[in-house]
Formats: sequence, C-alpha cells, structure tokens
Amino acid sequence: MRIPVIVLGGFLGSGKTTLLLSLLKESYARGLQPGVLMNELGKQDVDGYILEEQTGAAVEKLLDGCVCCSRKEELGANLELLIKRRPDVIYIELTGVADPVEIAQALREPCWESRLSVHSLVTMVDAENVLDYNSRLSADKQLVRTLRSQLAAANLIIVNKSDLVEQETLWKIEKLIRKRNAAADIEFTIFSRIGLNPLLDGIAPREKQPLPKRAPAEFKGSLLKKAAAEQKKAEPGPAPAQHSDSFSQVGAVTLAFPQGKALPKAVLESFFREWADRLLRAKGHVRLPGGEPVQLVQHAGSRTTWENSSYPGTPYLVFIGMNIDREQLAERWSALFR
Ligand SMILES: Nc1nc2c(ncn2[C@@H]2O[C@H](COP(=O)(O)OP(=O)(O)OP(=O)(O)O)[C@@H](O)[C@H]2O)c(=O)[nH]1
Repeated sequence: MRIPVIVLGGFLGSGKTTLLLSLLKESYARGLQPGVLMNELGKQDVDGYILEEQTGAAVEKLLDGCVCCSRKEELGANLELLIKRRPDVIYIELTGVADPVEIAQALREPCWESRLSVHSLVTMVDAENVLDYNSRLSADKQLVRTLRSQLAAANLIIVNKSDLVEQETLWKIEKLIRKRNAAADIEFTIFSRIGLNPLLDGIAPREKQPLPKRAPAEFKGSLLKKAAAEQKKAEPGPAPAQHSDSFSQVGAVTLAFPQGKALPKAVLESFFREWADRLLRAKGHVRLPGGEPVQLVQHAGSRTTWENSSYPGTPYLVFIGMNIDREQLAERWSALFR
C-alpha cells in the first residue's frame, strides 16, 4: 500500500504552514498518523517549531536551501526516515520559491513510486500580494517562471488571505489562475480554512484503508506533464537533468540578537520598512524590552504581525529577500542595538 503524499507549495507567506496546522489537527482527529517534511530557506526552523509546539507532530526538517534544487540530494534521506515510521499520510511543505513540479517528478522516480503516491499538489496564493508579483519580482525571471509553475502544476489552488482584499481583486486573481490552470479546483479562504474532506478523501488509518475513491495519479499525472511541458517551452536550453535553481536572486539571512539585547516592536517594523524594496518575508522569535513575553514576529507582503511565543532559545530573525547585500544588512542590523 503506497503512502499518500500531499505537497503544499505557494509563495512566501501565502499560508502554507497555517493550512498544514489544520491538516495535522484534522489528521489526528481522524486517527491518522501523519509524517511531515518541512523545507525552509533559512537556517532556522521557525515553522517546524510552530508545528511541533501546536500539534506535537514530529517534523523532519530540511533547512537552509530549497528541496527542489540546492537540497534535492537530501530529499531521499528525509523521505526514508519518514517512511520508516509508517505514516498514513505524508505532508511536504515546500519553501515559497520551490517548483512543485520538481518534487512531484522526484516522487515519481521508480524508487519512490512503489512506496509513495502523490495524492495532491496544493498551491497557496496570497490574495493581497499575488497581483503584484510580476512587477515586483520581474528582475528574477527564474522565480517568475517558478511562480507560474506553482499555479500550473496544482490540482487544488487556495486563494488565501481573502479577508485583506476586495471581491473585485478575487475575481482578477481567479482570471489569472485560469490562464495558467484550467482544471484545478479553486478555493477562497481566510487563514487557510477549507473543508478538508476533499483533500483527505481516500486517506485512512492503515488497518482500514479503503480503495481510493479518486484516481489521483492519472489526473495529476496529466496536469503535471502539462506543467512540465510548459516549463520546458518557457525555458529552452538546459536539459531536465541540469536543473537550475527555481529562483536565483532570493536569499535567506539569519539575524541573531546580541546576548541579552532586545528590540522594541516599532524599531523592528521600521527596519522592515527600510528594506521594503528587497524584503520578501521575515519571521522569527524576538525579545522585546521591559521583560515582555518573547514574540513570534511574521512579516509577509507589507504586513507585520506579533504573537506571544514560548520559544526558549536565543532570539533571532530570518530575513528573506531579493538581491540582499549581506554585509550591509548585517551592519544595519547591528546598528539597531547601538
Ligand atoms: N490576515 C490574514 N493573515 C493570514 C492568513 N493566513 C495566514 N495569515 C498570516 O500570514 C502569515 C504567514 O502565514 P504562514 O502560514 O506562515 O505562511 P507560509 O506560506 O507558511 O510562509 P513561508 O513558509 O514562510 O513561506 C502568518 O502571520 C499568518 O498568521 C489570512 O487568511 N489572513
């Protein structure tokens, strides 16, 4: 019996971890044993910590690079570890700049195809920011292609953060999606809340697994072939074996807090504004002055949110941006504490 795999993709900050949290809670409620592979661009594992803290799930982590390119070699070892635990379902959360086609193709290689089946490729879309990607990210042609591929390859596209935009914007987004993918189901959500029945259809605890009601392999196989063909058309030159990165100018930097130091929220928010033209995403656990609780800070698009956190380690911020001058960034970061 092959283990179903649900792949969660979509650009930085679109709501993948928020959906994964719901999927994990629902999986446990149904008596399923889930396995999780979490890939992060940064060296610090912000999302894995959130998942472990909130659900108790054991999470395999692949940090500091993208599993569809620079960390591709390590995918196999992580999958082996997960399979050994005999989970009923495996969730793979990709980085925001990963091409899901690459992962789906890797999962179809003979060594995995006998043990794993791609049950669903889900792409999350950030309703507040998606219409600006083409202009904002135009300098990174590879990344723009990857974002198109994220839409083309999915069988379910979730337009999340619908609370932050007008209905008219949602229509425009639907039109944009349909240009890239005529067949996928599209859902509009707030905080990634969807009915999970269709997504988990056919997945049951091992001892009572029914025959799948859907035939995901064939349906998704044809979508994937189409997405791969489109990718090839758009990218003449390198043969598939010489896969280049799915992004070329995006980098992640971990900024540590000097021993015992804290930062007021307003200072950090102004730091984000200062870097707005290059900053794509920031997240981390940060210390505030005055003995306030440690905060989980999340910056996506141009929004910053704060939540109390029980993170016990040294505070840090993961900064993900385009064309970052690392020295300049480190210098500006140090200056905040002087
Ligand atoms: N207003 C609003 N905020 C949301 C919604 N969904 C998620 N968020 C917030 O957006 C931020 C990013 O959400 P995540 O689920 O971490 O996004 P992600 O795609 O996993 O992010 P990366 O893995 O870093 O690319 C968090 O602060 C969420 O609480 C939504 O529908 N509306």
